[in-house]
Amino acid sequence: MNKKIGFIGCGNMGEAMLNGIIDSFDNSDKIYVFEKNEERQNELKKKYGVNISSTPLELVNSSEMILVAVKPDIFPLVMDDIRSAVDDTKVIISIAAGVTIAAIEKGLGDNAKIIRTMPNTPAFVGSGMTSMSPNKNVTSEEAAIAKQILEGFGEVEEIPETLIHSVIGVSGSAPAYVFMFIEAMADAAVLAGMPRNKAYKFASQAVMGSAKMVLETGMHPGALKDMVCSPGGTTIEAVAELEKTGFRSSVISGMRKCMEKSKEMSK
Ligand SMILES: NC(=O)C1=CN([C@@H]2O[C@H](COP(=O)(O)OP(=O)(O)OC[C@H]3O[C@@H](n4cnc5c(N)ncnc54)[C@H](OP(=O)(O)O)[C@@H]3O)[C@@H](O)[C@H]2O)C=CC1
Ligand SMILES: O=C(O)[C@@H]1CCC=N1
Repeated sequence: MNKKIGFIGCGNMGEAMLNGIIDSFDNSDKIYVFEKNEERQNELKKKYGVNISSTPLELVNSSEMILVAVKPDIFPLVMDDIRSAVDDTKVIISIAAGVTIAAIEKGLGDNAKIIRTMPNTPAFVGSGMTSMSPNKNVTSEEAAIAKQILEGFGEVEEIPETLIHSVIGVSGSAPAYVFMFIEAMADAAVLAGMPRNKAYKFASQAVMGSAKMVLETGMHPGALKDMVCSPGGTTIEAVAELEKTGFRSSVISGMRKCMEKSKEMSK
């Protein structure tokens, strides 16, 4: 990758992407970071060897592809800061929930090249899932370069912007519920006497292996579930109890709340 990439804001999600991306670069000289907090900037410089920009404007002047990874309420302030430096040589990649392409075009101008994305924190270990939706000004070459950058930390799918709420529910926010599931499984194993560190390993490997089976076999998750349920065995006992306590409807209700919030934030 020979493009210069800038990160405006590098908190939980920004660092997950930076950590995932850093190996796909020949050297960290091509990566620029602007963070509000000086201590945080120094920490990132020390940890990743990236360049530190002193203002968002300076960062945009130094970079070609700019990832904006600040919270949605800070996004308008950042747009005010960088507007004068955004021209047709810059591509702005937003990861902010609830900030629409239309809102960014309004903030940066109708000609701005914008890609709205939704990554997730497993980017930190190179196993992210990211959606991307370019606006009308982004060329297919620029979209391909952006995709290559995002693939530095996992899988990428181009989607129409209208699907962003589903993406937030099913992958952007999803690691939180998967971590809760792992935590609950480990608690149950501890309850039955397993040491906690072992319980996290067994639970996490079971989740990872199951996900891999769905992805690699292409089989329906229900059919894979059936393969685990020996007649009259242990698994069907757990499945019956989980159905009784509304496991699936609980997941669907939780995700519905998540997607409703995403829609509300987009207004
Ligand atoms: N966390 C996640 O799993 C995901 C988050 N996102 C999106 O990513 C964005 C960031 O979220 P997240 O990483 O969780 O939040 P964080 O608060 O962890 O990160 C935001 C960072 O931006 C810094 N910051 C604040 N103001 C500015 C500014 N004016 N210029 C530069 N940096 C600034 C913050 O510093 P300080 O803390 O000092 O204010 C912080 O370090 C959000 O828009 C969110 O919707 C998208 C997908 C997944
Ligand atoms: O909780 C949030 O709003 C962000 C967006 C997706 C994941 N975290």
